[in-house]
Amino acid sequence: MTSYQTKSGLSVHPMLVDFVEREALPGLKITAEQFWAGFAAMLAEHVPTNARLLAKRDELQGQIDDWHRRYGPVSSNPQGYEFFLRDIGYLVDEPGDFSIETLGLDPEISSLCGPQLVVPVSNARYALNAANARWGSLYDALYGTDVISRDGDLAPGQGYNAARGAAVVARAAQFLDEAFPLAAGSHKDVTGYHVVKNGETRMLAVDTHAGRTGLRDPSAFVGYGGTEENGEIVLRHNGLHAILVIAPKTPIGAAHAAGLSDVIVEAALTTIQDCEDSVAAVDAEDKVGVYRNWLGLMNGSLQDTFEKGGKSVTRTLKNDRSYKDVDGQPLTLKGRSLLLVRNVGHLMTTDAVLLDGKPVGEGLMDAALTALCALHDKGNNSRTGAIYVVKPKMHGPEEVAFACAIFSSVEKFLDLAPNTIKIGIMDEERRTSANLKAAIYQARARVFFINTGFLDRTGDEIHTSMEAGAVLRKDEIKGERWIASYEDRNVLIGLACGFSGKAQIGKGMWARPDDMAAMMDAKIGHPNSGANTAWVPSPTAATLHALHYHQVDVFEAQKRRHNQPLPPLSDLFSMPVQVPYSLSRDEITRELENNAQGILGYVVRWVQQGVGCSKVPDINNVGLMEDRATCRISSQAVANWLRHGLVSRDEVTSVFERMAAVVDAQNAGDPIYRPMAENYQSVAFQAALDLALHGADQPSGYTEPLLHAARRKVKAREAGKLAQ
Ligand SMILES: CC(=O)SCCNC(=O)CCNC(=O)[C@H](O)C(C)(C)COP(=O)(O)OP(=O)(O)OC[C@H]1O[C@@H](n2cnc3c(N)ncnc32)[C@H](O)[C@@H]1OP(=O)(O)O
Ligand SMILES: O=CC(=O)O
Ligand SMILES: [Mg+2]
Repeated sequence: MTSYQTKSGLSVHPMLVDFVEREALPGLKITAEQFWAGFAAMLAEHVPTNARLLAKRDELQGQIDDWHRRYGPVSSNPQGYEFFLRDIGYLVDEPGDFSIETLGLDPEISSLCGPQLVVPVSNARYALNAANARWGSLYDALYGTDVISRDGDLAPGQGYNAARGAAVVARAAQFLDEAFPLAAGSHKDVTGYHVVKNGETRMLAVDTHAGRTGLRDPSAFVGYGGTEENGEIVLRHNGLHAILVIAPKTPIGAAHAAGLSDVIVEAALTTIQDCEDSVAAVDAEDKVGVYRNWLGLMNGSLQDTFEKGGKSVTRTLKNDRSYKDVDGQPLTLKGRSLLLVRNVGHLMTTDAVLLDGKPVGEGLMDAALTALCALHDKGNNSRTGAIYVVKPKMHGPEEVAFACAIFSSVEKFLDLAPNTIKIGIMDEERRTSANLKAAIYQARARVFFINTGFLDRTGDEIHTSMEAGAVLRKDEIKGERWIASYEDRNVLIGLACGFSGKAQIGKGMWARPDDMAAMMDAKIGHPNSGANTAWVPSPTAATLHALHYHQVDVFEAQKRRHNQPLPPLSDLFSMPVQVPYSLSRDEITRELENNAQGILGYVVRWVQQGVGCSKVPDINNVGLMEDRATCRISSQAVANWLRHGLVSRDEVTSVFERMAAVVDAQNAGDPIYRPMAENYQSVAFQAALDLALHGADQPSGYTEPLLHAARRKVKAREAGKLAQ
């Protein structure tokens, strides 16, 4: 039994008390009494509203289910459906035209465009790596991925492959030619880069076989470091920097006529340190682990020591980069990505804190604790003193208003100016997409982004229309009109609400972390569509995706889109369902196997090891980033087919049993993995199966309730064993 401590009438888990009083509060002007009193008052104010909003979700879902049972799919009566949604209050009246009013945003949010990295904050090694991913080696990113072909002579092999290296250098030169063209000739023919005096100022002189030249746009040269002839040359294009590293004595530099040993590009401008979809945090102990890492990122103390390549490595946060500008004056470039923190949504509760003996909203605790930790940022993260909270899975404007009300309360008891806490509105539930303008209006004084592309959005789409009919296979859903409409509406509404030059319009995750060539083909579509940023799964992906923001001037793209017509709501509600369904038995089984494999592969690591985001091979052996959102899609898809009789419970169970053996084989190299095929009663296997069999009954189709319960069971057993 946990011996909770009483704090201002709350029962607080001792681990959380210790963390707050011994780690988070020291160094701040806030006393423990002040904090607990403010936190208790905030909970008392908001817990009832939280419960009311969740009840409203269920009520609306029940009404939508009834409508479908009565009338079938939306296509049977699109106008009637929209009328019905308005009637039940799912669709609300739109406000008149307005512009967002958010003040005090950092340039990485308002005026710079580039990749947004996401990382589970619970993993210190990755979280630090992500914070440091502001800068990435283009040579490494190209050499290590399939952006450079791995065929024939270019295959990476054991040691350094000089042919592959040459292809990397050529591809980097191509990037330089596109972003920083020379007045004459090509970067591939350069024999020397020289910083030369030009009166009182300096310029970049470039020697090629054909003679001396310079940059076509000389102002793209903005600084230099090291010695003038052997060091770093800083260039800037579309607001993003790239650094030429001239180091002729290194093996790579020695092979280049100009000694160019790398091109370092400004990559992850912003990083979301995630407490949500990619994290498994189910109790006070886990939550404190998450908050402790976030605190360490905010006060700069986080470090992690681990084994890599047979060596012990200690990773810390990088410092700013120091250079001289063209006038010889100091030029400082931020060394780290601007860090944002994703809180959990409004659904889950936590027993880390009890109010009147009952667990409180986990999102309420996240708001208070992540803001408290962020008070330790002394300008190293946000230069403007802003705290950036990304808020997921909100259903419509009233839930956005609720998040803002929570943040107001936190600001009051932490003595922060109103609207210090900015909100990123994730457009990942259908009720938000359908009421986006009204949702933004509720947050107009603190919104710093809206974004799309979410896997959760597809999960919600399936769940909302669960009674409408059988859905398409999950990859087919992506090609449908409702998704295009969701994407377009988000950008166009954002532009109409004045986001351009003020706040981010973002796009979603690239979920195939090893397929970088395909990402390079696909993700240029994001800046082209007018998005300032888009999510990437790794620092390498950030480095590569950064090139797209050199190729596309996002603000120009936004101008082009500004007055385009908004796709109608009927498009947004046009998700097709098929009655009767036209797939063959084999196709159905294969899709079921694919979903089962993804669910099992993800869930087993979540439940057994507390890993919230994993790379899991799909049925074609392509490594997919799996997190709670992808798991939501897969489980809702199976639940939907079960509901409509395409598959039976027995079939689902036997496919899950079969795929358990496949997943076990995939994890054979993991010494702490416990096979599922040996024990179908294991907590992990049962949790995975439950997600499918009981998916239709889960709140909004979320995976959290079942995952949390299963992980807690495993933790309790492990604690029991240790205690014996
Ligand atoms: C639907 C949504 O909610 S999307 C948002 C949630 N998803 C995410 O946050 C995805 C984050 N990405 C990840 O967690 C990982 O990239 C995974 C799980 C997809 C793949 O992880 P792994 O299999 O360990 O990747 P892989 O072995 O290829 O690479 C590991 C290396 O890359 C680094 N790395 C990988 N992803 C990240 C990341 N997101 N941030 C920082 N570093 C990362 C690791 O630090 C490690 O390098 P190191 O040895 O120097 O520490
Ligand atoms: O949170 C991200 C998603 O894709 O869902
Ligand atoms: Mg999500």
